[in-house]
Amino acid sequence: MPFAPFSPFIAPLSSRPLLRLKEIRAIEAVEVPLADPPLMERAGAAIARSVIAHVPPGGLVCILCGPGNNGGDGFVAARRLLALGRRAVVIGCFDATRMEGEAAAARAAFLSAGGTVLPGPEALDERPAAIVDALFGIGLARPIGEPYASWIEWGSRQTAFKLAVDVPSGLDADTGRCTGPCFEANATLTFLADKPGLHTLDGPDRAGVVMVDALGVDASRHDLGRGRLLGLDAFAGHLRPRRKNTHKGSFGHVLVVGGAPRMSGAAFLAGHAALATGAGKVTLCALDPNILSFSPVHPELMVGNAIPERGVDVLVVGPGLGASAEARAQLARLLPSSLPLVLDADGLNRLAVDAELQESLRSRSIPAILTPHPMEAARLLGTEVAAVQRDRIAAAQELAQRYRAHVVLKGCGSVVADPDGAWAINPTGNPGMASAGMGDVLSGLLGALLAQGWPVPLAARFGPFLHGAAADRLVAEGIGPIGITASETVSAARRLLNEWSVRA
Ligand SMILES: NC(=O)C1=CN([C@@H]2O[C@H](COP(=O)(O)OP(=O)(O)OC[C@H]3O[C@@H](n4cnc5c(N)ncnc54)[C@H](O)[C@@H]3O)[C@@H](O)[C@H]2O)[C@@H](O)CC1
Ligand SMILES: [K+]
Repeated sequence: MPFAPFSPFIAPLSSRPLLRLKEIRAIEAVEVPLADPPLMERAGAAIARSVIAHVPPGGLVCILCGPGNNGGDGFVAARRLLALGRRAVVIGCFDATRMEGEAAAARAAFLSAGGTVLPGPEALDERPAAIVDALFGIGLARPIGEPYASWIEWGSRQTAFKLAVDVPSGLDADTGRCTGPCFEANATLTFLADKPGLHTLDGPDRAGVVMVDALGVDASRHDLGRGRLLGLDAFAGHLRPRRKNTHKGSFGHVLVVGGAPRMSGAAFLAGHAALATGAGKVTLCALDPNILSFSPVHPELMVGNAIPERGVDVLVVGPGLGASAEARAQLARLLPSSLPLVLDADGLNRLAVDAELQESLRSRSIPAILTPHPMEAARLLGTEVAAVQRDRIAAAQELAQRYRAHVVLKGCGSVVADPDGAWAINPTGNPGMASAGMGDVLSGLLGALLAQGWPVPLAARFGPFLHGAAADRLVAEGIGPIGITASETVSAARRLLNEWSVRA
């Protein structure tokens, strides 16, 4: 059994733009004709540098080259590696007469430099130390067939350093979807700017560590679109140490509404998460008439069956709310309120089937935060889960516009979308979060941020960022990903929040 040391925990520090295909293509259209040296030359040099940094001299580098410019990048890298005294071969069996422009020139230059192109992995007579996947990048136009499919499968299986060029072949750079065979890399070196598909859905499993090389292009001179990959720097302005001269009223009063019979745990989890991440006071209004009047585990939570007449600052509605007429009545009463609102779970399911509630959500003076998982998102959009997952960013944006709300579409690479069209992907979190109660914790945490005065769009981003980072911290400590519980993420989130707030 290989020894897997626990890695130290470092949350992603810097946020950066995420560009979809149309924005990348627009940059290429302007920059490719201007660039000297050409961008493909720069890309090849960057790949060669990355390989050299990861592979000891003497190891064979096997570069899988496709028929387009992604393959061209691979040929340049192969030529440069040879020039640097490294051992590199290309695998590529396409008809060279059909290669065009720069890619064809890159292939010719590699051959002139004495390079070898093999027709398939079976022609190798030793195990490569590195595989570079330069088959398809952002020009992938259809599911991948033979021989490339077999090469991808073979390359992904190797115990070598596996580097994907721009995008793992087979992965959709916009959506993170694999429609067929897809390379599984340890690292992806992506060019010009980062791409959303590397960070959501299948992207994180396929891309490994993502490194961005701008190829010397100042992308900020172009339209960068409205997407960001979240990093801690995005929140620095709000992560401050607390002033000494404060009282519990300074940090807001969160009301959690939910906890129908047999579902009170969800409301307790949300309430505890809100308290532990800084809300001044938390009251649970449970629909279960037999709920205990206090929680023996968390006696600081105020528990009852009534909504307080006054003094509440933030509403968290939905954890364990159920589908009863009373649940509907609570929603009808609370949605029009002018308080910041987080709506989750049964609150969303009820909303999905009730046009009147939808209208009152849309008309709110402060847009709510909705936190659907893909199934809830599908209900809200009147579609199938598969349609949501086909393009998570588009689905989150459509929800945000349709419901005039900030949307956190949960899942691998949670997508946050605002009603004005801005969006972000959260890079934190791990499969340990695929367990019961995590959604309730996120709702409570969002409630706490709102109660402490975070602006709604920023809270919608920091909530999933903090929650995912808490789970990542647990994994780094050797707790998880298997078996992380929602309650454990609450304590880890509290520790991180305090660390980050002191340092800021
Ligand atoms: N335009 C440029 O000058 C630059 C391009 N760059 C690289 O070029 C890539 C984009 O190049 P391209 O637009 O040529 O696209 P790709 O090289 O990603 O793929 C396009 C080629 O693959 C074929 N193809 C697409 N899907 C296929 C499939 N499923 N099965 C078989 N063949 C398929 C197309 O017919 C075309 O020949 C980027 O990902 C990046 O790696 C970088 O070098 C930066 C500069
Ligand atoms: K690739």
